[in-house]
Amino acid sequence: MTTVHNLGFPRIGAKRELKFALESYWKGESSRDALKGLGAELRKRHWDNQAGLDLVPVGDFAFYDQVLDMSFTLGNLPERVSGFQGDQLDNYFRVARGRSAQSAAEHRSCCGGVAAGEMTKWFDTNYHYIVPEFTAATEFKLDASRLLEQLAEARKQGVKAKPVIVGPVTYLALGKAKDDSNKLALLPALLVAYAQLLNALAAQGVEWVQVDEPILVTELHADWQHAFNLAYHELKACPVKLLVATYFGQLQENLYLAANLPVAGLHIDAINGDDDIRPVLNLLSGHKVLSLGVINGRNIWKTDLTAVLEWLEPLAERLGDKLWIAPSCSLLHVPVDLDSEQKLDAEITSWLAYAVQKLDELQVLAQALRAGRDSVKEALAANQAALAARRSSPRVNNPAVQQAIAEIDAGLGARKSSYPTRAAEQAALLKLPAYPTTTIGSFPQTAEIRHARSQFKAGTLNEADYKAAMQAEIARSVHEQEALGLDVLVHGEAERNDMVEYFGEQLDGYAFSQFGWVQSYGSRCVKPPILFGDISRPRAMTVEWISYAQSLTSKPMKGMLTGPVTILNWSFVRDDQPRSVSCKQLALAIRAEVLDLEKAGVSVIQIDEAALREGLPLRKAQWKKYLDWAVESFRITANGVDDRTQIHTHMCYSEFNDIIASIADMDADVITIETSRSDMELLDAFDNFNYPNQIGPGVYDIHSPNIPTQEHIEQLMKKAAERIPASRLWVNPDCGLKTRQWAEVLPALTNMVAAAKALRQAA
Ligand SMILES: Nc1nc2c(c(=O)[nH]1)N[C@@H](CNc1ccc(C(=O)N[C@@H](CCC(=O)N[C@@H](CCC(=O)N[C@@H](CCC(=O)O)C(=O)O)C(=O)O)C(=O)O)cc1)CN2
Ligand code: MET
Ligand SMILES: [Zn+2]
Repeated sequence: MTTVHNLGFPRIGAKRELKFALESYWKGESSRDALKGLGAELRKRHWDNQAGLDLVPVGDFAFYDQVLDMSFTLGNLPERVSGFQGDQLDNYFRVARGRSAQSAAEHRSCCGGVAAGEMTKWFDTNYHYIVPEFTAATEFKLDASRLLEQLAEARKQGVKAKPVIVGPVTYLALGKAKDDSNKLALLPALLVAYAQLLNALAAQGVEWVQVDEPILVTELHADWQHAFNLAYHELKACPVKLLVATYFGQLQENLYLAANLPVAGLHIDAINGDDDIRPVLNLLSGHKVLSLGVINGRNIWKTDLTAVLEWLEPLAERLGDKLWIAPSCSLLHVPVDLDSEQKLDAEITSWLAYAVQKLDELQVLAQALRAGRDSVKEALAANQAALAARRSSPRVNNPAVQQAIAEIDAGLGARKSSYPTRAAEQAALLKLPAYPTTTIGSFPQTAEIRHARSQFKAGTLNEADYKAAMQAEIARSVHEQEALGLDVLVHGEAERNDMVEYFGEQLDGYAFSQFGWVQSYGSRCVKPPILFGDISRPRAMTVEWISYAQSLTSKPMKGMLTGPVTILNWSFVRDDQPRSVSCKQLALAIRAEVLDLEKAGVSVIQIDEAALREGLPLRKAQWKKYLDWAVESFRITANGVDDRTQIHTHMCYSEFNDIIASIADMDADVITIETSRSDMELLDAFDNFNYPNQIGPGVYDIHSPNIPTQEHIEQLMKKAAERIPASRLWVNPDCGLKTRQWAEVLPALTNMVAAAKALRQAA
């Protein structure tokens, strides 16, 4: 009989209960016990949601991040927090969020400020984890209490528990050696802690442990492949069965390695890695469990259950009780429950499945495998009907858009003149000083702004009053920027809930949900809009707001747009056409907005491509294809403008070495990037490539509440000028300021502007 299980459940809560509880605790408005109680309540509710599965994940809950949980379990804390005397949970948040010296002083805490742990993307998702830190001196010391407590909790509730942990090789591979030592040297010590952990679980009578090793779907160096063998031969002695879980892609050349690890089972992603299934069947020895991820854990569409059964039934026949089925990956990356939605269009709702519904689908499949398709006849018929309706819906297909895509030619993506000609014309028009200063777009999204928007959406604030409230915020940011003496201003993005969702809400072919929240990091969530049909732009989306902002100042006002690749990568996208086609449709829509802004007299337009790099496939072999259509989409969006219009783009990451040629190919007049934390060393990529256009290397980290000093900013810019000619440098923060407070933003930007003025004088 097929076993049905789940790899992980979203923890934020259907109504983002965890987010609100965390933020209230951090603000000192509620107690630690209240927060812990809410955690227990969420775990209980989520296990209830998974009732009916044969095995339910335990340990997938985290107050901030599952990788950080693993660091605490392994006793691998950064040196800077090791002296902390207070509560363990508070120390956990110190690693996650850092603590400013100022706030430490205000709270009379024993220690000064601590830097937050670095955050980075979890594989190719929009989820961010806290990077484990290693040095040659790192020691591990098991603290299994979190897992053991949650295990006991689950059992009390009658849950058939399967503890979930990040596997040792993935944990090591994702961490960072702070002293450039070889991380792999730590493997033996790490394995001791893992073995203790597995033994502790075994002592509680645990049968199966899920060990997540998604690093197996990436290209692995020989020593890392070797590390896998070493690790699992070492852990073989522990008296628990290990299910090594891989997801997000194909195992390919690592398939032999994965299939031959001395463990009891292997989970593979049968959505993104379906080419692996046939070879794995031949490689996997008969006593091992093969878990297939047959429901997509990365999107919100209903699964074609009949199509899955077509290929799954023969496998079930062949594998018998060695076949397990599950979602492709943890359901962390999808929203919780479709039944929460009250306003989503009924037709579109009928095409969707969130986490709870995906588990229902899994149960239908299991039932069909166990008792035949007839036993779930109605469910299968309803599923077929929904899919057929989606396929033929006139709302999905728009012939005019398809026609426009067919007519795209190379001319569409080319500027009229080359960069030097444009730069001269733009300089004559804009008359900017050396080291021009600007910001990346957003100013603080205050509680008042969010409250006004939530009232507007609820219908308790009318449109005119909402508009007036947002205009007042825009006016406030324009005045602050003028007072600060910035050179190129922004309107501040007050009217935007999110840089992607805002555009999704206004484009045809998109639906947006009320409760489709997905955790991005810690308490921060995003609500990816749902791209379901051909995309078009019924009307201008930003022109009125930008024109209003421009009317308040004689300084240049940057028009602010999100680019097609980023909109695509941060949306739930269609599974019925290639991503590249959806991207080009978005490109044409945003291009029209660019041209409307230009027509309205906006002479600087920024097109954010914050997610261009993270869209890179996990395997390098597929990079070129992606970069080709991504860059073409950007060019189509940006390059229809006149030579005098200055195009900016922004990317909030810094590792450009691999993709610098594509970045140059985008041909933006100015690119602003994140560099402050790397001490400008990441500009080397631009330097080595002789990147020809202008660059604004970020001079301060917006993730931190710390205020950068003028001196530090000057120093960074001097380092930048060693790499890029000063005449092509801008001065700006690393990214937008929406998560900061005005009290932090004003002194930081004051110092930034002062630094730019000092640099001009010195020049
Ligand atoms: N899509 C996307 N992906 C991204 C980023 C990004 O900006 N967008 N940035 C990086 C990740 N960084 C992030 C930084 C901040 C937030 C963030 O602040 N998210 C907000 C939600 C933003 C939002 O949609 N806000 C809405 C809803 C606000 C809200 O929660 N309102 C309350 C009501 C408040 C009230 O009445 O007072 C409610 O609905 O209950 C709005 O402004 O309209 C949050 O979690 O709090 C998310 C990701 C990478 N990936
Ligand atoms: N314009 C956007 C902002 O400032 C760019 C953010 S990139 C995540 O918020
Ligand atoms: Zn950014």
